[in-house]
Amino acid sequence: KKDVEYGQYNGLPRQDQAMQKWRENRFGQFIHWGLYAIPGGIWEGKTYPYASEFLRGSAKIATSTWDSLIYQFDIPKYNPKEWAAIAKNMGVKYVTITTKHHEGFCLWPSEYTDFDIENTPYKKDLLREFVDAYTAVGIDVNFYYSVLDWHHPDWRYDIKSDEDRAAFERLKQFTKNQLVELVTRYPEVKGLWFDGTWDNSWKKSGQFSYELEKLLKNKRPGLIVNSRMRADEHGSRHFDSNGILMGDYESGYERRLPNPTDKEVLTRDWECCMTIPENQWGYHKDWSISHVKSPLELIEMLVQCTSQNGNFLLNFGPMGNGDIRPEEREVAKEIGEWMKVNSEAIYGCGPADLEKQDWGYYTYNEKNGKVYMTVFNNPVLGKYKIRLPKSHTLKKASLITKQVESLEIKQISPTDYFIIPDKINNKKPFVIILEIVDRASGKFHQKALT
Ligand SMILES: COc1ccc([C@H]2[C@H](O)[C@H](O)[C@H](C)N2C)cc1
Repeated sequence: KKDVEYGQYNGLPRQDQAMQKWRENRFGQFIHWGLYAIPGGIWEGKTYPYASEFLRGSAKIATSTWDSLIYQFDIPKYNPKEWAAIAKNMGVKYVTITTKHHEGFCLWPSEYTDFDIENTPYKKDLLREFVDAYTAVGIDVNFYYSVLDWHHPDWRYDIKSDEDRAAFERLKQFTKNQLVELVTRYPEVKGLWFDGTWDNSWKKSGQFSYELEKLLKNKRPGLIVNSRMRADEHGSRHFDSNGILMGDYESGYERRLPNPTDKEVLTRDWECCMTIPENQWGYHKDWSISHVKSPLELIEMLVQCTSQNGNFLLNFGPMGNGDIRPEEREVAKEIGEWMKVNSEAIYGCGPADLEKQDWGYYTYNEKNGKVYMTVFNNPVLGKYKIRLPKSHTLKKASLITKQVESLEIKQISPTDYFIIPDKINNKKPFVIILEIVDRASGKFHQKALT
């Protein structure tokens, strides 16, 4: 055991109101928007397949050239009220927007840099308009903030000299100033999603990140920060040197999900952030260069995350002119249609603590005691298998939608049941609501007390 002074300082999982709301939200929209949306992965007529927000590096563009994109950021199509309506219709309960990505361009008028929205043709406080539009439709707002800042002269990848140390101290002060500015100017903000914290310079700043977390939470009680913000004084990230999670939830699942039967993740809060193309966070003009995930693939990821106590943050990359691309509008519409009917299996739900079966995923709402089966895979057998602890019995199975007609329950052993639909004709994933009763108490399914 190592002695860790600058690791986790509050007990997890947090059970305060703000964190309970974060957990119940389950489904969020990520928004990556910055100067990178203007070239959209194409530079001087050449398409660069790597993530478009890294085009500056991929196309080896001089910083001064890249930074002059600021004069083209006039965003004539920017319509935050429409963005908020699209998000609302999709069924997200929270949004996380890049206030500043690695390029260093700030979407808000920061007093600590000129490389911000004030010095674009748009001029206005785009972030204020965004926060107001999403808050007005009841969507919680979080800010993504990249500590790594390619524009700032004091960024250092490592601390190798007194000059590095002096420079990085100035960068840390700048970072603290900007974050205090963000949580002060936009007090509605619910959480901070830190990124750009993998370099040695930050890994050597564990005490600073610890004190920064405390400072920001004092300024904004209830504030939620991701594990990516933190390093401990030994340079261990996300989890401290004793394996204790730092921040308030684990944010290591980037474009990947845990194994569906992984029970270890059930013990903590976590979030998976996901791109619709294979790997584009910022807008890329050409989506033909990789697989683009279908709404059904994305719905399955959302349900899997919920089944394992995780949140699902689906990314949108608005265009350089401020419009939302047609493919993303279509994804939002189709997911929204599914959520309109089936969100009872997502909002306020978590793991059911039942043995996973091949037809799909269980989720559970401890407020109403209901267990939800979301079916993605129709069994050749034509029957859905359920396995319960001997102490419980399956009392009722009902449908949210008539995608199968009636359901019959057949107990085939002390623990196993078949749910038998009269015929399976579902074209979409559908939900069966189970009422599972503890034989002794007669009460609805309670999570295993073990
Ligand atoms: C390969 O190293 C990476 C990959 C992705 C990232 C950034 C993406 O630009 C996006 O913001 C994602 C959430 N973040 C981890 C940073 C470094």
